[in-house]
Amino acid sequence: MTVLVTGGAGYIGSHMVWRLIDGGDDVVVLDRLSTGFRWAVAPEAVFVEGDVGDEALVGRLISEHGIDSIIHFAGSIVVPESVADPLGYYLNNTVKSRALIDAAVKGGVENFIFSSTAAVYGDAGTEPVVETAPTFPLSPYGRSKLMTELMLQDSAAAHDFRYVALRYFNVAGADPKGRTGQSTKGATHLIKVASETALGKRDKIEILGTDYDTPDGTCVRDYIHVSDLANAHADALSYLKAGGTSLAANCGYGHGYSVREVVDAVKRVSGIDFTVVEGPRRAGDVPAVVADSALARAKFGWKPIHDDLDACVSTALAWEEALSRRNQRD
Ligand SMILES: NC(=O)c1ccc[n+]([C@@H]2O[C@H](COP(=O)([O-])OP(=O)(O)OC[C@H]3O[C@@H](n4cnc5c(N)ncnc54)[C@H](O)[C@@H]3O)[C@@H](O)[C@H]2O)c1
Ligand SMILES: O=c1ccn([C@@H]2O[C@H](COP(=O)(O)OP(=O)(O)O[C@H]3O[C@H](CO)[C@@H](O)[C@H](O)[C@H]3O)[C@@H](O)[C@H]2O)c(=O)[nH]1
Repeated sequence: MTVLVTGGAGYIGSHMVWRLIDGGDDVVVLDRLSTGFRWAVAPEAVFVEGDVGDEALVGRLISEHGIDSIIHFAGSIVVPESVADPLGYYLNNTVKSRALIDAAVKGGVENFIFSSTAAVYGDAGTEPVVETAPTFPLSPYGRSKLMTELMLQDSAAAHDFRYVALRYFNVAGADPKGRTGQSTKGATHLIKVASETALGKRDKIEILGTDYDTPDGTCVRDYIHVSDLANAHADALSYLKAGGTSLAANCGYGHGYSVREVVDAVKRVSGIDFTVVEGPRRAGDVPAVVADSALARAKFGWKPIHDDLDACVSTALAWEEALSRRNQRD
């Protein structure tokens, strides 16, 4: 049987494809290459360029490749962009996920893993948040993902179909073997932006908001290494295949770092004292959100092995250097 990975040419999806290939699975990637890269897809995977909203295409892939599981990463991911373009986010993240779930149900795909987000909680504070906490997303991005969770819940109740929605906290770092990393053009993610600044690709980094009600006035997030996140998907897939029931589970480490702490970590690990300026708050940002991940550990035996901010930053910097070499070659 084969796993369909949507968004497999993107940052997290490309790590997942390697994780599946390393585990001996057959993989088909569906990606429209809006923010992903064809070269980021492991050569062992079948690559199909197309849109997850194309139900006929997905239906064909399911039957032609004998797909029994879908891991759905494809989507639009930038919180402030979702504030500026809410309908674009509801289309790509909610409407097209509906089409994909429909194709999965009609095609008899039983296992579905969805990239959800800590953004579904809204401002949860600096104490670890559990999955049963109220969901009050503060951005269209968070709402677009929460709506997809609700569609999955209703579809699982009505059909022979089970899902795990993994609520990722802030994903960072790169494959320790250097095979892939975050390559997004014009990235807005903190560790990526700070790594680019350390390597001189930007002349400064701006801290977006210093007047939050947090210990040092900057936002607090729980940064999870992308390889631990890929392992969580593999564990969740084994859980579903063993008959596990549908659920939503947090993926994070349970420690929050402020923006200032992250910037300091990038300076420490790179050994470069780059320029940092302070600016206003960014639209859609929540002050703090940190994961309680006891459920993922208990339900699918997830055991993170990269829980170390400096190690996360170090792989992000190594990938940034590899990207510079690639760009010089191309
Ligand atoms: N990066 C994070 O910190 C983070 C945190 C929480 C959740 N997520 C979720 O994880 C998923 C992957 O995020 P990422 O960081 O790898 O982003 P990314 O932009 O690198 O990857 C997304 C991929 O999906 C593809 N894509 C987008 N819309 C598509 C469509 N309609 N049809 C086919 N392909 C499409 C893009 O080309 C890209 O390759 C997203 O759903 C995102 O919301 C990410
Ligand atoms: O140049 C920068 C970039 C970011 N930040 C701040 O750093 C924090 C983290 O921002 P970012 O790395 O952009 O992540 P989030 O906005 O928290 O969102 C990420 O993490 C969410 C889960 O928490 C996911 O759902 C989203 O897809 C993903 O983009 C925020 O306070 C930003 O304001 C800065 O101060 N300067």
